[in-house]
Amino acid sequence: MAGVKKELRDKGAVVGASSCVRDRERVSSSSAAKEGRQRQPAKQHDVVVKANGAQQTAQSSCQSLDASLEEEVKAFLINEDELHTYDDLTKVSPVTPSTVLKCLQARYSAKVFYTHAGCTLVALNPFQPIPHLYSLDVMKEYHCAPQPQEFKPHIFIVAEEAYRNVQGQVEPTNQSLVVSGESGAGKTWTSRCLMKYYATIAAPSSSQKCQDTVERIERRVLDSNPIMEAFGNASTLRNNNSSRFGKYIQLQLDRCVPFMLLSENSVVVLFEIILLTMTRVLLACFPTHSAVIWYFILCVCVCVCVCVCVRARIYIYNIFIFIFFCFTEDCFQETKHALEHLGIDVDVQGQIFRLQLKSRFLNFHMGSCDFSEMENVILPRLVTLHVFPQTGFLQNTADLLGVPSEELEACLRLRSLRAGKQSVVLKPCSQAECSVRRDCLAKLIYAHVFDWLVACINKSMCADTSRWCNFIGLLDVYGFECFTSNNLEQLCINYANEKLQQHFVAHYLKAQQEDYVSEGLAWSFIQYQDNQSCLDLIEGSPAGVFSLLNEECRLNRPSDAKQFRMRLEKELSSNACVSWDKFSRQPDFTVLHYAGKVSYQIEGMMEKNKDPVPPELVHLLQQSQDSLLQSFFTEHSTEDSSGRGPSKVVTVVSKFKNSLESLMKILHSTTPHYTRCIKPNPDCRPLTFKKEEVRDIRGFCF
Ligand SMILES: Nc1ncnc2c1ncn2[C@@H]1O[C@H](COP(=O)(O)OP(=O)(O)OP(=O)(O)O)[C@@H](O)[C@H]1O
Repeated sequence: MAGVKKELRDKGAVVGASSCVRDRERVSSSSAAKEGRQRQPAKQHDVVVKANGAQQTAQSSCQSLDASLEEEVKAFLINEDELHTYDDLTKVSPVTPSTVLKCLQARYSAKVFYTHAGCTLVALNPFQPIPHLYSLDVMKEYHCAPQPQEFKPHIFIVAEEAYRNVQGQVEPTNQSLVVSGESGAGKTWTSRCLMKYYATIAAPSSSQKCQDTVERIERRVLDSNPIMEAFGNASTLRNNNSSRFGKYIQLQLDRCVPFMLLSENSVVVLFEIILLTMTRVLLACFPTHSAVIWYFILCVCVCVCVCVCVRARIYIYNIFIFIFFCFTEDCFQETKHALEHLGIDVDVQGQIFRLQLKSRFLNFHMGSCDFSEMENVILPRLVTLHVFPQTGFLQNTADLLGVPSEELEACLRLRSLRAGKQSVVLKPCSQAECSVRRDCLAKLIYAHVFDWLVACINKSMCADTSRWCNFIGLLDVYGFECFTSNNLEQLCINYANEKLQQHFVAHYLKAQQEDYVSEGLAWSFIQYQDNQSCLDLIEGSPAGVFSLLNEECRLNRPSDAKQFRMRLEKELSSNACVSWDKFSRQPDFTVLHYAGKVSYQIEGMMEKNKDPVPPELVHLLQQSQDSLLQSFFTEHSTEDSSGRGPSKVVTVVSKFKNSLESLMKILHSTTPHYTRCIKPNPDCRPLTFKKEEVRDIRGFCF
């Protein structure tokens, strides 16, 4: 910030500061015009920023600026050789998409990957190792510098600033490092880099003993990464190691050793799992879209011959996967070592891998069979789509789960209904219901293993709360998503990004206001547009997409997408952030997010939101011969306390909203630092900058 302030002063603070705000308006208005968006009526806010004397009416300012804009852009871009020297995008003049893009491109070509953008750090992904940029010496340089912000932009400046804020006990003392960006932009990499920095600078001196301590600490902090990535990541079309969960990791400070980060007993990694996109992790039909751990396990199963029988099955089903992924043996070993370091003993490790393997098998089996409704047959029949004989599916799955095959079959095909106080009636499920149950079984197991792992990691590292006083939190969260077809997962992810955007804008304007006050500049209030309307549209109650979805799920009737769309249209028509395409073949609705429009398919949304766990499945797993699997479900209640039936459905959006609210509460109580990672090309090619790709990034401003 100080660097920016200095720059403003050098430029002539009043003009520089106000033009910065004007230019931001210009960028957003021009991009809005490009997209043909209808802008929301601006909301009045108390936060600020405009220097006295530079105040003009918005209209006349816009007109005169637009007239000269093209000339200014041309004049700026003429000095091509200088473009890479812009360390801060707010210094670019004028700030337009083309000038900003050109600067980023010039810097990328010059192998400069970090650039400030006011209080945000922009990180361009080089897609190739740049070891000298992250060496121990560089870390020490930034750590020891009296004014690290005067150095070249770097992720270590962000890390160091947060560290010094804690040392200086600047309120709010706790810090949050928010790392955002689209899939493959480098969020996880950046988070790892930040962790490594803290683990390294925790070294109190260079003595061998201290070095050992640091290495141990570093191991403990960093070991959580391969485990979480192995179990929670999946290979997707955009990133072959994509996180399917958001996490907030707290690195805590020891109360007894003031300002000593990561002293040996104080490292706590708390994972706030925001959303594990189960559907992506589990149910993708193409093998490379499945959780990374499967590959490790499969390779090891085949290579190390865990069990002849199991190996044979894997070999038959996954020969191509094996050939393709056998090189991941190293990754498996890394995960295994990480589990050991976290104190998870070999027996439990075996249980985890077996359980994962079972769940994976279930997936393969389940992906290979379906249910068909036959004439004159009351129950939907199991049919095999690919390789597995019908009986093989059932028996194999039952063996893997350690449950009787007849009971498994009954659970998948029959629903038990209470008739009166005592008696239970078995009702055949429809074909669709059978499929939902099948998927649910695999998801249920996977979700429990994942939660259990997070609990294990936290337990292994968690310090006594009386020992720590402050923390630096690290938020690695998925960026804005817009695919050809979007559903509940994208709605949740984009909702989270809207929340973070609101937090960012409020923080940014507050920081500007504080700058003006500290520099004795006069300012007056301006109106600015925020994204509250969009948030109201999604989270509003009773008229909001989430509330209406929940209401629909509570009605417990077969969902009808067309009907639900009509309901949405009726209830939400007054909100300008939603629009309806009357001609679309599938019922959908379009949300005008801060980062652009996204159309969401309604078909399947209600089912995804219910994410029902049939009580029969839980009962079944409670009887499993596998002790770990069984232990996950012993505490599981399937009925409410009154015994009147299934417990209240906690929907996916309710869980997600609650989780996000807890996260926002933490963020609001901390000093935030933003890093925006950018993927410079869609193919993950080293040192390749595609202007079109970067220009189209949704939510670029955050
Ligand atoms: N600064 C960097 N230097 C070298 N390689 C990088 C850097 N940042 C990212 N990468 C590489 O880019 C790829 C994608 O990065 P990463 O997995 O961190 O993306 P992500 O944003 O976390 O994606 P997702 O949201 O899908 O999990 C990885 O192979 C990583 O090694």
